[in-house]
Amino acid sequence: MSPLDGRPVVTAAQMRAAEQLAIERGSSVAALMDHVGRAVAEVVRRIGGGGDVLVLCGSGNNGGDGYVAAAALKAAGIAVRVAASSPPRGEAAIAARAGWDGAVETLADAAPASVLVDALFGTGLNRALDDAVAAPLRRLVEGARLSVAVDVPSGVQADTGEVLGPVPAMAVTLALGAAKPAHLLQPAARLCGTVRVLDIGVTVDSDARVIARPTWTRPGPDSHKFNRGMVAVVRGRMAGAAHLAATAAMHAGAGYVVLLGASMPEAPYALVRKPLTDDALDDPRIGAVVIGPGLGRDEGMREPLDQALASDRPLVIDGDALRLLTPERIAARGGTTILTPHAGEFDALFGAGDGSKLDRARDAATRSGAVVVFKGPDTVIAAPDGRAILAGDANDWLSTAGTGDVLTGAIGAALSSGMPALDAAAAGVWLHGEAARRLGAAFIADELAVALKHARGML
Ligand SMILES: NC(=O)C1=CN([C@@H]2O[C@H](COP(=O)(O)OP(=O)(O)OC[C@H]3O[C@@H](n4cnc5c(N)ncnc54)[C@H](OP(=O)(O)O)[C@@H]3O)[C@@H](O)[C@H]2O)[C@@H](O)CC1
Ligand SMILES: [K+]
Repeated sequence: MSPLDGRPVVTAAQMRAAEQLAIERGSSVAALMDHVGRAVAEVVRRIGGGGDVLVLCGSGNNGGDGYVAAAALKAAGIAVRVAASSPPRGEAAIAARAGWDGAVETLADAAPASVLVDALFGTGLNRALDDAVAAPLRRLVEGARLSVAVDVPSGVQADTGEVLGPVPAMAVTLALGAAKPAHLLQPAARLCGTVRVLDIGVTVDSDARVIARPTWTRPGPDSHKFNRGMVAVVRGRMAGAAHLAATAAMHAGAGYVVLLGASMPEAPYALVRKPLTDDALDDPRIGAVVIGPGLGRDEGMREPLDQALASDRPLVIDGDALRLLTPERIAARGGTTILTPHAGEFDALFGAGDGSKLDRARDAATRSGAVVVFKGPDTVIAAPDGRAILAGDANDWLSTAGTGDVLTGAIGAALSSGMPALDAAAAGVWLHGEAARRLGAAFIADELAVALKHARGML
């Protein structure tokens, strides 16, 4: 059982393909199910505190895992009961059911136990839970001291993170073999509780991963202000937003931050202020140009945006600037570009779509040729080559003005340090999330920008 950080994220189809490969190499569905069920039982035994257990089993292989787990718990001396939504159907699940020598209660009649194991539906869920399942599931989860979902909470669509019906929140979810998008994407992720990956003896790989603590070198004896990273932030109509991004870049560890479009010195004096002259972005030491926070959407702001797009410097584009662009225009730019849209900006730029957030972010990255940070309560970072990084579990208190500007600045700092664009975007998202986690509640964006330094200090 291990934390999600850095682990592959796979769809149901990818998981089935990995399972198939394991079978071709000599394993079988029954063997995998046996492995899974025993591993689930071991975790439940460890975290269940010796309490009695009720295992809910569905008709598919998720239910099969449940029967094996129940038998293993019973063999370990735990008081365990089983209730099923309907009889098992597949060969392996039928065999697993046969391995359970106790009674099988109906969901409607089952009494709660102190530990509930939800093995009703996993990656095979194909429609919303009906009332005959949803109502007892809720009752039994509410009546339990601890609820543990096998693979995903039943009612959650594993690939998209959609929640099909009124699904109760679980305390723990044991992701089998690898994380699925639903463990990171909202609204499903919120229902998973603590997610841990359970090794099931199947090798999985994916071009999508869970965000992990970044590798971001500390200054050394050879460091100076320019080689630590120089960030140029373009100021627009709302000076405060660009100021927040610049402050964030400084506290994320950039060596030199210049605010372009301002000339009067004012605190903080470490922030260099210069006018946005025609050659302001020509300085080859600039490692990242940040444009968009508080830029303004009026025609007058097209000029600085054109200047930024025309420069060959790596670019981070956020906020208002995203409203003045098209994916084709960004793709035509060529050089390194990172876009940081929230849902509204994303829809305006790429169009509203009905795919999963992961699919939409990937599609946007392909179309724009940019790394796309599709931010929100869950954040998907996608690169044009198909790689993706998912970050879930954001602090809800981030939903306040200016925190997006802080993220843009943090990404700018990472990019200016010379990291590849996807890594820089992930490093900024990680730093931002960690700073928010440390601040707790009711913080403001100014504090978040400063708190980046504490998160940076951990690296
Ligand atoms: N991959 C691996 O390596 C391994 C995977 N394993 C496990 O297999 C799981 C996937 O198993 P799975 O494909 O059998 O699907 P699963 O989620 O059990 O449900 C499908 C059944 O439910 C039904 N059904 C669907 N929705 C419904 C609804 N709303 N309400 C009512 N019924 C509904 C549907 O039947 P239908 O009615 O559509 O004919 C079908 O019978 C995976 O999550 C993991 O736990 C391990 O055992 C071994 C290693
Ligand atoms: K489940």
